[in-house]
Amino acid sequence: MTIYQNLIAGEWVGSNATKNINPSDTNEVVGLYADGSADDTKNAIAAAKAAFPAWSRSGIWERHVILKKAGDEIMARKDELGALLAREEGKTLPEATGEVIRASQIFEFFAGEALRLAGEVIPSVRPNIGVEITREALGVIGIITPWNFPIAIPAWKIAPALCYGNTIVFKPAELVPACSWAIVDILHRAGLPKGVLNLVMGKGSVVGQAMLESPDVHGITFTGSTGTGRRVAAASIEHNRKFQLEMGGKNPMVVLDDADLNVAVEAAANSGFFSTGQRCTASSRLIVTEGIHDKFVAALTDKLKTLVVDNALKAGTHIGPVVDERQLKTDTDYIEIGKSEGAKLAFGGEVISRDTPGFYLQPTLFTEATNQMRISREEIFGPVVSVIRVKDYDEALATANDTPFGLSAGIATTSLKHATHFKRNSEAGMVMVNLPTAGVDFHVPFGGRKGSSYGPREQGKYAAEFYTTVKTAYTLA
Ligand SMILES: NC(=O)C1=CN([C@@H]2O[C@H](COP(=O)(O)OP(=O)(O)OC[C@H]3O[C@@H](n4cnc5c(N)ncnc54)[C@H](OP(=O)(O)O)[C@@H]3O)[C@@H](O)[C@H]2O)C=CC1
Ligand SMILES: O=C(O)CCC(=O)C(=O)O
Repeated sequence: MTIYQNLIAGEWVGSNATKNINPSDTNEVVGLYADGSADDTKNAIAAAKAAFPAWSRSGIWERHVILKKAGDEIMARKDELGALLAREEGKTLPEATGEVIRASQIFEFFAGEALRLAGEVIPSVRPNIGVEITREALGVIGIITPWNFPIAIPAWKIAPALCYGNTIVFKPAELVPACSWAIVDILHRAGLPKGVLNLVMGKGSVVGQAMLESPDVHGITFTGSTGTGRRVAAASIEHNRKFQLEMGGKNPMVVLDDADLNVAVEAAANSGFFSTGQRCTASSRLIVTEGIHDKFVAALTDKLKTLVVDNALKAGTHIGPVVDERQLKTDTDYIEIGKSEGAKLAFGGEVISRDTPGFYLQPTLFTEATNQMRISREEIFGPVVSVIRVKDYDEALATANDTPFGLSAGIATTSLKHATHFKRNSEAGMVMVNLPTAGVDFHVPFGGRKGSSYGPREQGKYAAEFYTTVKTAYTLA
């Protein structure tokens, strides 16, 4: 089998490899991907540092053309890359193809942003002095990505980093290197100069750690667990480095008595169970007022009975497998915790087998949960959702906000008053009304509050805040 190698200083290198296994069919090896070392990482950082002066001063048209070419090729290969993504991560084919399209759109968006770079010229408070405010590239950006969005998250970190003139050392999650390799290959062939984008696949404890320890990495953008996020933060403070963290969520979805039942059930099923619940924006707390509670639980349970859990590549599959054995164990451990805490298992809860050996778990719904239970407080990151019964809107809002996290939050209601109040008072970075808590646009800010996020927002034009540093220049006329 060919080894898909790391890209360091414009050369494909590496002979040690790890197997990329398909979670829908563990007999299938998706490919062999390089297992980078700390030395590879140091070489990649040195290459990115050397490439920075020229790339940060490169013309915006060159950046536009490369980003546009990448976006076009990703879109042209959406079916092939969608299948690759579904094979390595376990999202269903339609979900995976949708994610590839999203990655293409992100490259298109930042191709456009490259042509819209601008500063400000304003008068000084002193006579005969002009003031210019410009944004400059930060330097070498370390990109560390998780396994749950193998192409969209790399895209939304790589595209702005390049757009604003930074160079990159990119470490994808070891579980899903294939889509990352594919977009790096596409950008390399699109004409990026040597060393501007370096790919070091390998273990977080080796490659990621070497990035954290380097004084030559000027910014780190990270998506993943809270624990690793804290390590990124501590190491970055040590090096006086800018950092941006997107971590977990325990996103609430409030369902009020006046909700349209169909809208509420569709939004809850999508939020909690699609993409196998493996989204940081997934809703795992359904906070439901008394008047609609029983009807809602019955209708959601009926909906869950119709959802097909199977091989991600099979037509008709609604929920693919859990990403790997370790995450499956986390999910089933939490199911046991939920039972022992006294929540009622209303649906699912079983690991199931299918024609191909994979990590298949039934969508699992707990009812009679309280907001103090561990299943309601800790991120599970699987298709496991609890319903919390509340008296009225005020209690629903208080329960929704009673969490260490603050990424997204949703409400299902036909009341303009409650929708408006919830938008204003929800302690989350993203609020959805009559929509799933997950599945966001690619051109607007993404991020949260409290334990979910740290640093400037990702995506859209707000991305400039992280990937650039502001300079104020004064000139005597
Ligand atoms: N907010 C989100 O979008 C996500 C949240 N999670 C949460 O995290 C839990 C665990 O997932 P997991 O994949 O283990 O998350 P991690 O935080 O371990 O992984 C995220 C990324 O960080 C890397 N990493 C791991 N250790 C280090 C380190 N010491 N220094 C630098 N980088 C490192 C990983 O490498 P590698 O894995 O390749 O070794 C991966 O690329 C999930 O169950 C879920 O709760 C997970 C994914 C996404
Ligand atoms: O909900 C989305 O569209 C994005 C979710 C996400 O970025 C994540 O789970 O890490």
